[in-house]
Amino acid sequence: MTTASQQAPAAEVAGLAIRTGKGSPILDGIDFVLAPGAITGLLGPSGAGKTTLMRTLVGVHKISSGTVKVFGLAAGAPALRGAVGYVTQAPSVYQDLSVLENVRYFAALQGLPRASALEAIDAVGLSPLSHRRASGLSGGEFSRVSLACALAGKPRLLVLDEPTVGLDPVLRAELWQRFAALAQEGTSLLISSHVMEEASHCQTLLLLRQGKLLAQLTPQQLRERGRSEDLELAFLQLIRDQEVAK
Ligand SMILES: Nc1ncnc2c1ncn2[C@@H]1O[C@H](COP(=O)(O)OP(=O)(O)OP(=O)(O)O)[C@@H](O)[C@H]1O
Repeated sequence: MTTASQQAPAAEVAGLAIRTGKGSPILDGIDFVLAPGAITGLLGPSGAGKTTLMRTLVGVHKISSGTVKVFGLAAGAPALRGAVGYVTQAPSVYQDLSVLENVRYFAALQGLPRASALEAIDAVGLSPLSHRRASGLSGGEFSRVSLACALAGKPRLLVLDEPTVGLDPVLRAELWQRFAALAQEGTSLLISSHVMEEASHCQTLLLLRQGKLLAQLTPQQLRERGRSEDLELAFLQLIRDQEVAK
């Protein structure tokens, strides 16, 4: 049986603005709803406000105005602690600990059993390396340890800041398969990237530019509105069209 909270949107953002006092706001008038159990891509050029928006959703960034709700509760509410996983751009992994020790440590912080660490390591395909020291891992393996740490608590919303940056095409494809499997199991994922090509792996896209949400749409809708099969060209066309419409 599903409860009302399980059916609630993964996130609801209304009228969100973040101002620092100087210059234009970092985020301005952002409104969107994240469907549960879907992969949402957060795309936009460097400095668009992607990290700030993600930090707001996980409740670690103060907002100037508007509301940010996650599973019906104010972002950062104590009751959401186990429900939201966040992987930052810089992997938070201890170099001198093994893969297993790292993930067990994060699991223990949340009061989770050893089995949850093993499951999370398995989910990112690192079981054969579980006793390897993190300092001896490749870049891609290292980022997957960070992902496993976030997965150990089986979060209902997983917020990933540029998880595929610096990875080779094979590893990138492998990670997107893992994200799809998580969404299939009901996890909601918000994944940022500035590589438009990755947008094709997402069900919905949030297109951010200069702190404003240009559009929330599917990859196919972006191709249609941007009049190109190439998502990068389509995004550029969308920007041009909006500049002309101003
Ligand atoms: N605490 C802060 N004070 C002032 N400006 C800030 C602060 N934090 C971020 N900014 C600015 O807000 C803008 C958005 O930053 P943010 O890191 O959210 O962008 P991003 O889209 O994640 O960029 P990238 O893809 O390069 O990581 C940038 O211009 C940044 O310099």
